[in-house]
Amino acid sequence: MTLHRTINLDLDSPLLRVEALTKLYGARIGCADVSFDLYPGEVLGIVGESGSGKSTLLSCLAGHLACDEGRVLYRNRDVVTLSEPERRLLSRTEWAFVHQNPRDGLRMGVSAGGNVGERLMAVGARNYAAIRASATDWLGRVEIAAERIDDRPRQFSGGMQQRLQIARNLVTSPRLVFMDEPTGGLDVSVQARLLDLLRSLVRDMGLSVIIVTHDLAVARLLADRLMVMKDGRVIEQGLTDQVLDDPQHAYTQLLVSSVLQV
Ligand SMILES: Nc1ncnc2c1ncn2[C@@H]1O[C@H](COP(=O)(O)OP(=O)(O)OP(=O)(O)O)[C@@H](O)[C@H]1O
Repeated sequence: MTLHRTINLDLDSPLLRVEALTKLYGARIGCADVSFDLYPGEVLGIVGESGSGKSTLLSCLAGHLACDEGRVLYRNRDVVTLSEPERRLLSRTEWAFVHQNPRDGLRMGVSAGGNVGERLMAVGARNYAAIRASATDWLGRVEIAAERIDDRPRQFSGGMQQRLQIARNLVTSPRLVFMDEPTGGLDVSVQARLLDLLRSLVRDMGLSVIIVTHDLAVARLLADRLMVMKDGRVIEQGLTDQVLDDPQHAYTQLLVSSVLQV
């Protein structure tokens, strides 16, 4: 099976098709009957208050959590039925996952350069000089000085750790990036800088992204389309400006107005 970067994408076909996805925790609904298409180069924001099912949905999509019902087709292949080695290969090559907490996405005992280089080695790179050059280049792209390449992530600030996690994830040029509250837990000024960086990387690389956030300002800045979740279900979806400027569902109206009042 070759999942690596040789295939041209059909821009008119969905990269990801999700059909009636359901995940239950016993009797409690994690997410229910979620369906959508994601096209190449699109950024989809999943918003909703705490407990609405955003993380559950993202975990099911990324294969971290087994769903109970439904299908997730990535380039027409059902990823729900992939074997574990196949899913791991996909996660290393075409997919990436940016966690809210950089500690979940970095190896804290490995140098910054090692964190980035390791991903290249995982997809077959063997030339040490080229790997180090690529890691240095990526540190620069996420605004980390080249002289910090041998430092461990724990010597970095929270914002730097998050930028390093982004470099580690993007160095292999994935097609689809899952992001779980990537700016959560950071100071407002650090958040703004990170958002700018993410926005330009997403645009420059033409990435397809599914981003979970409870922050509508983040959604506004990054997402082309939004899905609003409540009690595990999608209650509204559409273009970001449409959903935020003219919300149709009473719950979305409440979400939007509660932000505007702050
Ligand atoms: N491991 C679990 N066991 C049992 N119930 C769970 C588990 N994880 C989530 N849930 C429940 O599933 C529902 C959706 O939770 P989920 O964490 O997906 O929401 P969320 O929108 O991501 O919230 P937050 O923004 O707080 O992370 C909630 O009712 C939650 O209590």
